[in-house]
Amino acid sequence: MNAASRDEILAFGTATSEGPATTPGLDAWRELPLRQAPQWHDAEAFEAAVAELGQVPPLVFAGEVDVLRTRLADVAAGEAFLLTGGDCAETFAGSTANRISARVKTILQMAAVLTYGASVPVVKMGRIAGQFAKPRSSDTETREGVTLPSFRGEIVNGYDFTAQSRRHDARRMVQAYHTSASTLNLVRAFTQGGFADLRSVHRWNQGFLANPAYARYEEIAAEIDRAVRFMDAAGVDFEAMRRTEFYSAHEALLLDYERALTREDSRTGDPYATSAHFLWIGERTRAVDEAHVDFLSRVRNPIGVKLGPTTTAADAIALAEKLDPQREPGRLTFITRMGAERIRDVLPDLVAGVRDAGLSPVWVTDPMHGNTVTAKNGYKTRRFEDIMDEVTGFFDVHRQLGTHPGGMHVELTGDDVAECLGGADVVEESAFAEHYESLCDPRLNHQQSLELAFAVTAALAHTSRG
Ligand SMILES: O=C[C@H](O)[C@H](O)COP(=O)(O)O
Ligand SMILES: C=C(OP(=O)(O)O)C(=O)O
Ligand SMILES: [Mn+2]
Repeated sequence: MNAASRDEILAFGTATSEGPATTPGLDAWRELPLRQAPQWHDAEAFEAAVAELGQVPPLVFAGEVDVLRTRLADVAAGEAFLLTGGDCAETFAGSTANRISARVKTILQMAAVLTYGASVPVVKMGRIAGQFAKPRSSDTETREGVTLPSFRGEIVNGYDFTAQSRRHDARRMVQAYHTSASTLNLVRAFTQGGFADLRSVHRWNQGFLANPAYARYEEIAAEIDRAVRFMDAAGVDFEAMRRTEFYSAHEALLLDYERALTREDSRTGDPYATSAHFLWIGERTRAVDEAHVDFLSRVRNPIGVKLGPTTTAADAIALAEKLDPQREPGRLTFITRMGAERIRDVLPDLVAGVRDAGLSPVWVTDPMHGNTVTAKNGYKTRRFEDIMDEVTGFFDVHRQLGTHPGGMHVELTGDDVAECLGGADVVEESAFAEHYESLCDPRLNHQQSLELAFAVTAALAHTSRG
């Protein structure tokens, strides 16, 4: 899309209804099976929280959401790559300036590597500013004979293992909104205020050059610098490079929260979820005739659906019919999370079936969620080599079918944690006790994230050059 049409969309897409959207059908989900729902313990507090969220300003604007849809249409058409990264579960205490900036920097570095190395535009998106709700395999957790409700993300309950903290407290939804607002404010400042300027590529490298991933990054950064100096000398106007588009995304698990933050666009009257630009439906809540799919079918945002290894082509086609009946370019993203062991067996039929039905969704790989294992010392972890292997499988399958491997969705942090095993600067189980910080799934640390970006760049460059 050219700059003028982006500005045109944004100029007209900045006002939304004051209260929650009243479009008919937005509450149909309430009559349908609803999985993974909290059991709020205080009905009055729940009503008050929902009423408050119904009146707060939107976090994102309809126009921005529409621009993202056009960006994703480019991805679906094979002309861009979508990079999504961030925490499995954000936390209130972890939403500090330093930590947010480290995560954003990591995504910007990965994007710079991809853009430069594969000569492909990268749509940048964070699991950020709203990724607070977690689906769980079990409703309860038992420690030393004591059983309590599972931790479901800080928008629902606390991580501390006490009855008080594990109670489902609806007031947390309001706190999640405010934390999302301050996080997004910082992300916008970073990405619009000059910090994301490609002329700052060196400044994003916060690590030690001794690590191979950092050293390689420095090499790329030096090349980008040289290219930028050349263009500067040749008189190119760099104003556009000072800013970058950066989109927010989270799993739309908590429908009470999403419904309360739905607003009508002043231009068209269409309902938009204003909690984030992009929302996805998780593997555990993607049944086509259930609540989550119904609600998300009724908002205009681009929607993702996680697809695990049991998904058939018929399942995916039914989801597409419900979520994207108009077959609108950029509306629908399928995020496959098959596991390294299975991806080469199950992905080909799925992708071929969807392609043969005439559909062109964005195809994204999530190489994290099918590769979770329990380490010998009990921590939930993932092996870096399995993550790499699933990514390679994803590219291989799409290359064989002639479809576009459109993006990657990973759990990462900008910090030097030890949660996933392996990588060039090998992380071992013994580091978990001191350096495992995630409250839910294990994330790639900063170095592992860069290493992955280099591997994907090589695969993408190979794919785009045929
Ligand atoms: O991203 C989240 C996890 O994969 C999901 O919450 C399931 O985790 P669990 O099996 O530990 O409940
Ligand atoms: C829960 C998640 O994924 P999935 O729905 O694929 O299991 C997640 O992305 O954190
Ligand atoms: Mn996760």
